[in-house]
Amino acid sequence: MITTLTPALRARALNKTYGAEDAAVHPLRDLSIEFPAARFTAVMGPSGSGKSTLLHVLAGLDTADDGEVILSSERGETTLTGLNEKQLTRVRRESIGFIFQAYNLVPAMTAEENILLPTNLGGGSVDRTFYEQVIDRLGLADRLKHRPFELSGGQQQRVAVARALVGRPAVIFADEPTGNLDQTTGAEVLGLLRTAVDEFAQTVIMVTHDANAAAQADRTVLLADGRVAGTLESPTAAQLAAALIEAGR
Ligand SMILES: Nc1ncnc2c1ncn2[C@@H]1O[C@H](COP(=O)(O)OP(=O)(O)OP(=O)(O)O)[C@@H](O)[C@H]1O
Repeated sequence: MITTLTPALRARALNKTYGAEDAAVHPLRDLSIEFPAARFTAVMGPSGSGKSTLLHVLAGLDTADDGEVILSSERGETTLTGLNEKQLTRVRRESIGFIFQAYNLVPAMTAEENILLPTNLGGGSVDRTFYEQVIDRLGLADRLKHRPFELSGGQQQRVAVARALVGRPAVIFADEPTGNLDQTTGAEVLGLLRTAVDEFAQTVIMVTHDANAAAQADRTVLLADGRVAGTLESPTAAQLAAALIEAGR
């Protein structure tokens, strides 16, 4: 059984370097971290501190030079580092949801088809009541037949959020999920991520620059220069803002 004490995801000694010698950049430096199951963790840090790189490596979308990423879910324990592309695709489809800045919607499909795509590909079925709740709270009911090019940036973002949520994957990764949204819709998205954690025991890992958004999470991990600079449990937005300034020094 997966309990909140079990880490949903753990990474050990991740290193990643771009370039060589004087031009070398180290977005991950011997970074080890655990993300508890059924908790909402925010990842913050100065620009260039390695947040997006870490998220991509944890999600199996990018590889580290060395180190290990282990995913634990009801399906068991999987070491992502070491899987081939086909195996990784399967794990991502079954266990991981993505809300990324580039929404990666399929242009030829309607909003509804995009939202249901991961579930359909995985051969699963959607809980209609939950689906309708998500659509309603994201204000997408009258946009379901539209294709991405007929939607605003914010609406495309909401479609990507719905797509990540409806199949109830074990872990949801979100990279600046409120970045393009007005305050009200941003609050709805954060509320849905909380619902995913509180009601459906999903694990959410969210990169954000917004201290108010991070304050909605259970805990915040601070990155600085490719390393974990600290972890704050239930911080306020003011505490986060102060910690960020400190991490940037
Ligand atoms: N494909 C790449 N090639 C070379 N350098 C890269 C590449 N991707 C990222 N980097 C560098 O790695 C470092 C970390 O980048 P990353 O995007 O992970 O930071 P971040 O904390 O998410 O930044 P931001 O808050 O600005 O989005 C940066 O210095 C960046 O320029």
